Amino acid sequence: MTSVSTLRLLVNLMSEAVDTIEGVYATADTTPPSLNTPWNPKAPSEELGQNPIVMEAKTKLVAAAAQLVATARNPISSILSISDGVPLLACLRTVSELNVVEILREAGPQGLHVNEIASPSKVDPDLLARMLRFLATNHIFCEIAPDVFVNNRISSSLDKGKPSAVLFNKPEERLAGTATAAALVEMLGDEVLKSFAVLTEAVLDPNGEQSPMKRALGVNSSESLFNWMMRPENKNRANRFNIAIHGDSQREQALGAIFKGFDWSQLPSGGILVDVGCGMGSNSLTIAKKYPTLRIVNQDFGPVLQKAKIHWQENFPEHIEKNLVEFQAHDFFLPQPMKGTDAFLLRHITHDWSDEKMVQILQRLCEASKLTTHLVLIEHIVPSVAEEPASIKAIPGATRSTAPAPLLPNFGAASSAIYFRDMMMHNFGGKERTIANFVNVLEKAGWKLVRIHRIPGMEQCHIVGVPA
Ligand SMILES: C[S@@+](CC[C@H](N)C(=O)[O-])C[C@H]1O[C@@H](n2cnc3c(N)ncnc32)[C@H](O)[C@@H]1O
Repeated sequence: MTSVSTLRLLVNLMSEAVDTIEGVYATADTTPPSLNTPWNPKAPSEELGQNPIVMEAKTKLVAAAAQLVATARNPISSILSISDGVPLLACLRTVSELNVVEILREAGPQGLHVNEIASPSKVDPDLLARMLRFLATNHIFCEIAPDVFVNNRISSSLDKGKPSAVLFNKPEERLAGTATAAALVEMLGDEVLKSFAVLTEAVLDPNGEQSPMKRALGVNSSESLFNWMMRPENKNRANRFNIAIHGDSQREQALGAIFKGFDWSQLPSGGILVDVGCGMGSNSLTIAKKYPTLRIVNQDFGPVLQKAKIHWQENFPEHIEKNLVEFQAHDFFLPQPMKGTDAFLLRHITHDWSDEKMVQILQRLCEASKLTTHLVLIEHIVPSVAEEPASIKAIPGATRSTAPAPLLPNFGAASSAIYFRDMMMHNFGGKERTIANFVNVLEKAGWKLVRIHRIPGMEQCHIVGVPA
């Protein structure tokens, strides 16, 4: 196959995907969202973006467009363009900390000159304009006249939803209560970016500290990053981390993702669900609201539980009043105090840890289980590009669709986020796992992986185990 015919095949795939998207929108008598207008997740055109047919077509479109660029571009340009990601992320964190998105929201569609955007923070307007221009060139913000910027669909997704004056007056509370990606972007542009800068040094020094994040932030090898984050001097980092994680789970909750996998109704009425490493406890809260006879035990470190309690008091006080929820300080490496519970939920816990540590965590749960206990892990699964062996394919829910040629079987750039996450978790000392990894680690900890639920439109899965 010549590269010209590959280009044509890719364009054809894109054309088919656009036909599909336009067809769905035409049937609903609306048009796909514009890049140039602020993001409104509740607008019908955005809601239609969650339609499975549209999502599948968008995946093909993104995969084909990225492969088209990689095929057409000079290889040196392709290699060098990768480094754009580093300053882009640093610029994005900076503009988020300077509350630029909120200032521009208040300015409206006529936009604002950079001198006025820089005025509340008194930063150098010339440098800010250069950063915004770099972002605008990458479709984040628009420059509608020289040095005059407005929000677009992508930049406005970072809106913290508060008046800019409030954000500047109480900088320490800027991120509190925000559900957009701002906390996540600020964390990515800080701890995560710094960690990637020393990834190579960590790999090339097998006898030294293996976690790039511990190296970058000067964390002692013997201390876990979670414990380090709980030190008083890291209070702001810890707050930001919790808000970022919470925002991530709120976006999932908006899609009802927790109910699209494991069937929580199979837990007995009055049964006990333990949310291990619960964070704000938002996952168990969502489940308890739908199944209010369930007794919930939220486990985490004490300071995190204080925030979880507030979250429950604000969002589901009835369950607290009925004594149906408990907040239990517990280190999940120690013997599990909740014996014979009906289900253990661990969302985004095991990916923080190495295989060895994950075995220890799951062993503690297995020791405390009864025969009917369900283990539900909510994690991303790293797709293997090669065909899975028959033993893996035999697990209900294990198989997934692969992309049509000439696309990469795993949909290439459209699935890149999961491989980014895997690298990010490596920085942290953890990993995202393939199905074979999950089977292996569960087995070592005394569990059998019995089912995988793939959540439509989401990268993450519910991985269900029972005592082996
Ligand atoms: C990535 S967050 C996930 C939070 C929550 N499950 C969610 O989905 O939003 C990981 C959580 O594990 C908790 N954690 C870390 N180490 C722990 C330990 N040894 N024992 C109990 N909780 C721990 C952290 O405090 C944090 O809340």
